[in-house]
Amino acid sequence: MPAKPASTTSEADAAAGVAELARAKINLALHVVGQRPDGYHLLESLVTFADIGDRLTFMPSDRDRLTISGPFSGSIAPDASNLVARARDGLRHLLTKRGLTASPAAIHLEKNLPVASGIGGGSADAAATLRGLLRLWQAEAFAADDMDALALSLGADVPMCLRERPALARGIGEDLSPLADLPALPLVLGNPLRGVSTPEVFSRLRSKRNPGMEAFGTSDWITLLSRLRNDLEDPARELVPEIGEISALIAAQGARLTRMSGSGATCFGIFASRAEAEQAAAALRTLRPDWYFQAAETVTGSPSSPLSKTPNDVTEG
Ligand SMILES: C[C@](O)(CO)[C@H](O)COP(=O)(O)OP(=O)(O)OC[C@H]1O[C@@H](n2ccc(N)nc2=O)[C@H](O)[C@@H]1O
Ligand SMILES: Nc1ncnc2c1ncn2[C@@H]1O[C@H](COP(=O)(O)OP(=O)(O)OP(=O)(O)O)[C@@H](O)[C@H]1O
Repeated sequence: MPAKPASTTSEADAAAGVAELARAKINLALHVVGQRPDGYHLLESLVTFADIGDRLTFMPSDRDRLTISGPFSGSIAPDASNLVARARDGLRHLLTKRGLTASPAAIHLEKNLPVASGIGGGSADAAATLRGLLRLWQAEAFAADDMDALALSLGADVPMCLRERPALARGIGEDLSPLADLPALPLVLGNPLRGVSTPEVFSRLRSKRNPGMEAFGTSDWITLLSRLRNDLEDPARELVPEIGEISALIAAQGARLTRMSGSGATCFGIFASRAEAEQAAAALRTLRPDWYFQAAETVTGSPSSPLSKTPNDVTEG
């Protein structure tokens, strides 16, 4: 049985295919505050999402297909291990158990984000696949309650990537409190194009029980952020010493604050304006053409902001 009966605009959209932006995730701060018996670490992390990312399209097809293009397509395979395929298969399993149809789909992934770089590319792709296929299969209303559990089964970052809104993440990253007040932050992202293994960075942590985040006001986010940390930065620097250099290069362009995101190696710098961030990224690309530098701006938490209306629902004609 199809997931939605009447002929509607969304049905027409679904037949034509849908598109999703898988936004880069930025850990503005990441405190490791404990460890669960299963080895996963307990975190307190301020996360937000950029207006740049991977792009995915979903079309009805005679059989499942996954194709990949884009600057970083060479770093991942379009096979069953890809988080896009794992998200598709997990969602189909959930829907078919309920007697719903989850017909074959041709998915195309434009891989714009460096892989294994601490900005959650794979997690964002998995989340975008869940959102996109729910729309293609017109099953949003049927699966909403189960999406968080499915997302978490794909990775600790996937529930936050499903929402793509600023949040304080606790637990292993799945316990999310929205941060409606976080403003749009102009950024430069920089990566030395050396992949980092997340488990390896966690395993090099010297202390697994570090101070959490104090209660914070929201008047001056730069001051607040400057008091916070990324506890994974020191262990990541042991693996990729270029992190220090990237951070220093971004700071030298006038960033108000620089830090590493996630398990690295991507570092971000917060700039006063989008124009300054663009200028800095261009200068950095000239200095180090072999590294990745990208200007971006983060989304806001407010549903009435223009950014929150545009993100995920471009429909392809
Ligand atoms: C570092 C962060 O990116 C911060 O947002 C995330 O915590 C990692 O999220 P992710 O890549 O979606 O993580 P998963 O794919 O679930 O886990 C990869 C590996 O990272 C380690 N891991 C991850 C999350 C967490 N809270 N504690 C951990 O120790 C575990 O060794 C795990 O096997
Ligand atoms: N679609 C995908 N995009 C990127 N990586 C993928 C994808 N599918 C599977 N992977 C695998 O997932 C691993 C982590 O890649 P990803 O780019 O998500 O890391 P990350 O940016 O460090 O994530 P995080 O910030 O969540 O730790 C890589 O080793 C990669 O081989």
